[in-house]
Amino acid sequence: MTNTAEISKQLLEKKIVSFKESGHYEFASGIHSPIYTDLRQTISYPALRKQITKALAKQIQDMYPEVTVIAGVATAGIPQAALVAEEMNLPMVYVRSKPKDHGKGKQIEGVLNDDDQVVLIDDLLSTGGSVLKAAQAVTKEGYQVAGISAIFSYGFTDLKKNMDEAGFAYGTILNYQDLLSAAHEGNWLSDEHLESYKAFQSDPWGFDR
Ligand SMILES: O=P(O)(O)OC[C@H]1O[C@H](OP(=O)(O)OP(=O)(O)O)[C@H](O)[C@@H]1O
Ligand SMILES: O=C(O)c1cc(=O)[nH]c(=O)[nH]1
Repeated sequence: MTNTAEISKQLLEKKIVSFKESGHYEFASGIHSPIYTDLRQTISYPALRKQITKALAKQIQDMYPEVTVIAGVATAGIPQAALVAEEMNLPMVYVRSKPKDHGKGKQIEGVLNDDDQVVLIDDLLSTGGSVLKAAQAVTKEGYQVAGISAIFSYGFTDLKKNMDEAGFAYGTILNYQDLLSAAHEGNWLSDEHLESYKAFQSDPWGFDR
């Protein structure tokens, strides 16, 4: 089994990925979804988080060899970024969703230098709205973004469109297709349900129940 197939299996076994047979989960973007991937839970499993950290570090080395700083996107991206920064022996910062309204009023916490090449890490990309806000906060302060890395994405058309428009490179270690296949093979999803979860990817805004 490949490392990423093993990670998908673990996410299913540990119910980090959950399927809702009635009603929906609400995403940050407002999308109603029959599936929720709670990658915040991965930090509670040392062996799993190590596999994820190594896969993210490899992706970053392959895609963005110029990286000098790892940036976590608040909040779920922060522990993932800390683990990767430690693994790659790189400095780390994190980006708040908005500037702090007291203290020093900062949105980016930690130290950035003029010639830094920042790689942003979020746990998950849906529409990309959260990570793009963070990436734009970095560029607005005059720093370079080398790219974006995350554990998982649903592969929505909106994500590609939003990233292409903003001009940032991005990658994930797991994709929705592979996750659904693993769920189907492991009997977490029946044939009948598999089709509706595939349809959700093609038209996420159209899903409602
Ligand atoms: O690509 P998007 O459409 O923006 O959705 C993905 C974002 O949503 C989740 O964060 P959430 O807003 O739930 O906050 P948290 O990180 O503080 O848990 C997740 O951690 C991503 O940051
Ligand atoms: O889009 C989101 O808000 C979202 C989806 C998901 O599956 N998991 C998560 O943490 N956030």
